[in-house]
Amino acid sequence: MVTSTAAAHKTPQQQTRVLIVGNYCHDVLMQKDTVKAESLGGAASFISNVVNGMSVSCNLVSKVGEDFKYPVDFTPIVIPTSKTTVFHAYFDLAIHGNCHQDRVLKRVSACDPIRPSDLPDARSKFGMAVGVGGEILPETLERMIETCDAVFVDIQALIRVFDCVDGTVKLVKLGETEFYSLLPRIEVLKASSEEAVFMDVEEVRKWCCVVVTNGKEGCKVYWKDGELGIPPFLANQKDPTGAGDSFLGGFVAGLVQGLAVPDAALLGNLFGSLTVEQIGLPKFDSRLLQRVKDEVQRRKMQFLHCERSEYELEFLKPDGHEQFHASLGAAKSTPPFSIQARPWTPSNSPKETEQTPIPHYTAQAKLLANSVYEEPIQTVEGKP
Ligand SMILES: Nc1ncnc2c1ncn2[C@@H]1O[C@H](COP(=O)(O)OP(=O)(O)O)[C@@H](O)[C@H]1O
Ligand SMILES: O=P([O-])([O-])O[C@@H]1[C@@H](O)[C@H](O)[C@@H](O)[C@H](O)[C@@H]1O
Repeated sequence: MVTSTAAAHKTPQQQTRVLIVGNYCHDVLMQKDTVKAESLGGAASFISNVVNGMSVSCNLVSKVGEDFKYPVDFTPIVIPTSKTTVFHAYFDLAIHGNCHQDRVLKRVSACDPIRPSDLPDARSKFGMAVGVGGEILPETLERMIETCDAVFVDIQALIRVFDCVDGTVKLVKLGETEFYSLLPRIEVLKASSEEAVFMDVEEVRKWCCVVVTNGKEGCKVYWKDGELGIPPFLANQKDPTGAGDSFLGGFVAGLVQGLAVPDAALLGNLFGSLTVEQIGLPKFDSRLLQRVKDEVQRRKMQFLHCERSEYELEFLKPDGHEQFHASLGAAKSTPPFSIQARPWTPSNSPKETEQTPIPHYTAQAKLLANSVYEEPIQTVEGKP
């Protein structure tokens, strides 16, 4: 926990700031039985993309097979006897309406689980248990709790089960999993509104902070004795994949930099909204990132006079929260921070862009359409 005495004995310099634990995967976005896009996926890739973008130091533990096909910033553990985890996301099979399901996910192959022995011995300030394909074991989460000051968990790492015939992702009640008894020892549990119905929020909020994301509505934070809705940012949605992951990346990046929980959740909402505007793993404009970092810095300066322990989360809405929302919104909407996505072709493949590298471009989706919700079209330059 953030307040643990073991944590207090370490100076921040001795610790990795953020430890991300979850497998990279190959994502295939499908519509009407046609492949619309292929991309690097997995919560770990979306989260490290945001955390790196915000210049927060992190480390990542992930497993893949020898078939893993994307260049990444953090070398994964390669398991020769296993294949990389693959998900197919079917957008036309989704059931809209009350249950807010925007896609049906099928796990087509699964890499090995991440075991406690795969984790670094060194302490980390924030640990993120962000599996997508069942790779986080109860003992792995327990080890993270022992070696990290504060552990953030995406509920999808805990409640997913996979149909034994076709791999369709189904959710089970959190209370029926082996992870349930560990909840009092984690800091934050993040769930989408679709996943939140698989837990008793009123019970879980007694033990840890619960953040429920709700697509274009933003998110809501619940803690022991309070709750707060956090407003969204406008977005032109093309693909919802990774929004929740990027939210969690932005949220943790904000907390690591000393923001209060409501302000950090705004940063989460911002990165969620930026992510849905691109297909697959997003590429953030470096000028936009700089503006966001400047706004975060300015926000931190406003609270320099406040005495707050580095190891305590501040839940109450700080003064100037609405202004911070407006500043981030202005940063997002200022031209030329528009969509960077381009169609994938052999001529802009990794090798040929070596002379003029575009950060993260090599891990971008192979774009076969301009939106996973629409009919395929030929070109995908800029916003529609
Ligand atoms: N259409 C959208 N417009 C604006 N923000 C969005 C949109 N979709 C998602 N977001 C942002 O991303 C966050 C996570 O999205 P959500 O769809 O709830 O998660 P998940 O990807 O896990 O289903 C939301 O809380 C919100 O801040
Ligand atoms: O869209 P989201 O729920 O934030 O997260 C997604 C996972 O649900 C999915 O299993 C994975 O294949 C994607 O790459 C992404 O990580």
